Amino acid sequence: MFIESFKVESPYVKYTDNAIQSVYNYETTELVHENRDGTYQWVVKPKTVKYEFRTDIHGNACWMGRKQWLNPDWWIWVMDILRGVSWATKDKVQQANYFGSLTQASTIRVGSYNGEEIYAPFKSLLPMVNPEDIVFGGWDISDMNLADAMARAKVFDIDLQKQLRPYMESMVPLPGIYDPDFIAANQGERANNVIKGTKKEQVQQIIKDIREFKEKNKVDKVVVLWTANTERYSNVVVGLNDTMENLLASFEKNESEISPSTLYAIACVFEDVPFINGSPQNTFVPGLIDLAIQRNCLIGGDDFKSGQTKMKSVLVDFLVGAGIKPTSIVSYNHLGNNDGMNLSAPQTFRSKEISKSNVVDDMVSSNGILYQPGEHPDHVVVIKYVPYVGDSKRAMDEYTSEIFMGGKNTIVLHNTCEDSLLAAPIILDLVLLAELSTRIQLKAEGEGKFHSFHPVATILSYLTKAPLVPPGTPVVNALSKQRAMLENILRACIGLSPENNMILEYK
Ligand SMILES: NC(=O)c1ccc[n+]([C@@H]2O[C@H](COP(=O)([O-])OP(=O)(O)OC[C@H]3O[C@@H](n4cnc5c(N)ncnc54)[C@H](O)[C@@H]3O)[C@@H](O)[C@H]2O)c1
Ligand SMILES: O=P([O-])([O-])O[C@@H]1[C@@H](O)[C@H](O)[C@@H](O)[C@H](O)[C@@H]1O
Repeated sequence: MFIESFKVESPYVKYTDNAIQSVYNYETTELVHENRDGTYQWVVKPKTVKYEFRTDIHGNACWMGRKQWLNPDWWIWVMDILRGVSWATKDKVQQANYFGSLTQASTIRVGSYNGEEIYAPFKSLLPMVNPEDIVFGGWDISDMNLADAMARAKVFDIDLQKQLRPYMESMVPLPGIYDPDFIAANQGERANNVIKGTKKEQVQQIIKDIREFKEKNKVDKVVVLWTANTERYSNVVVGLNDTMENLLASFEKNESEISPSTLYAIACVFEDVPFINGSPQNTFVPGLIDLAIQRNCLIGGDDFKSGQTKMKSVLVDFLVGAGIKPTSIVSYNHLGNNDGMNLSAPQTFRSKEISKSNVVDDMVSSNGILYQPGEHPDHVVVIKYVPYVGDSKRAMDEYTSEIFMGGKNTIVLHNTCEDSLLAAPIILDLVLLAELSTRIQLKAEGEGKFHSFHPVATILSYLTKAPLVPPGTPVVNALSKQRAMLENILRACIGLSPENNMILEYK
């Protein structure tokens, strides 16, 4: 059964005009490796830590993104236009929807009622910004208006394009920061809308753009999300970008090895604007992470987990969790959109290869019965540019595993899907969840003051291929764990225990 909304009634939860406050007992385990009678033993001690959460319920956000066809000139409520739109396809009259968005189109289990499981929208857990209230704007190194860009992208059905064209024709992105050294040479032709000057002047321009956007739209929050081209990796060099001080000094000196995406991120951190990286490159060089931590500004990334990698983080989790040993994973895909063209250069492809390759590490290292220390399945990632297929990404995967008594199990997947239509709802979720995360404060027992989450937003990791985590903390790639982490944190904010699936009531 499905319910639209619910309210928690508990001595541990208080709803006020401004906030939801909860007291939450975090049940965890502490591990101790100690010498007992001459031998080292692992001792596990259950532990309860009392937390208090306070969620500000006023969300008034906007987003400046750069998705080619979601990349309007300033000041437009894109989702508002889409709401209620329908268009004819050869199969049916299609309504606009949010399918593929965790926050807008998925549900959570609330409990059981008369023997039936009750579900509610994910977004009913905590007050989130309504996508229809988001104001979009953005930068692009190409000045193509959004209607023409939409036509060139060949993603939306023609009937839908015709309806959107009048709104989008006048939308032209602001000039962007362009450095041909960081993206493929084949992108050079598009770069006719660029900010001139030194790196410092470019950052100053981005800051000015953000301020004007805020002022003009009367919004109190801006979230910036990088969905521009994949860049090559920046070299991380001691003295150049390894610490906040060195990065800022290099920036003052106009050092060439600071990528455009890092420059946008610097501007955002200076402005206390959350910055999310939807691409695979190392925008967040150590000096930038340091800067974000020092200024307590949310950063999150990297690389949208949209298709093949999402499947991988489900399938390998299932196999390893079932005691089956994946020994070879070969992932191939081809696509013909501009992203595919940019990735046809070795340096940009390398960024994507890194991001797509590390995704099974946590699952493999979780099972010391199947894998010896340091042992890893063969894992190959190939991407080819095939213009004819356009945005229709083809992904082919072969998973070979060892099963009982030396048997071999080979699974082959073939997926065909519009690349952009997988990514767009993820973009929306990243923005909504980043904004929400800035409204949550917490304190553990013994901590005097409420504080925000760590500025490196691991709460977003469900949506990214290579989750950015604070230095020295574990990376979780398994999709079910990532979703459970996010859902359970939001549940804690309203005083609900984690979803444990025990359903003891019926045992
Ligand atoms: N399924 C997906 O679509 C998916 C999944 C994961 C990651 N990504 C990543 O998202 C990014 C965008 O993908 P896409 O398909 O929209 O690419 P795209 O090439 O269609 O669009 C990128 C846009 O960014 C612009 N651009 C390039 N450099 C810029 C800069 N420095 N400043 C401002 N604008 C700039 C380009 O002109 C272009 O319009 C890529 O890095 C891609 O790898 C996409
Ligand atoms: O999310 P996913 O399907 O694993 O990965 C995708 C790649 O396979 C594809 O080649 C690329 O163009 C997309 O931007 C995305 O990164």
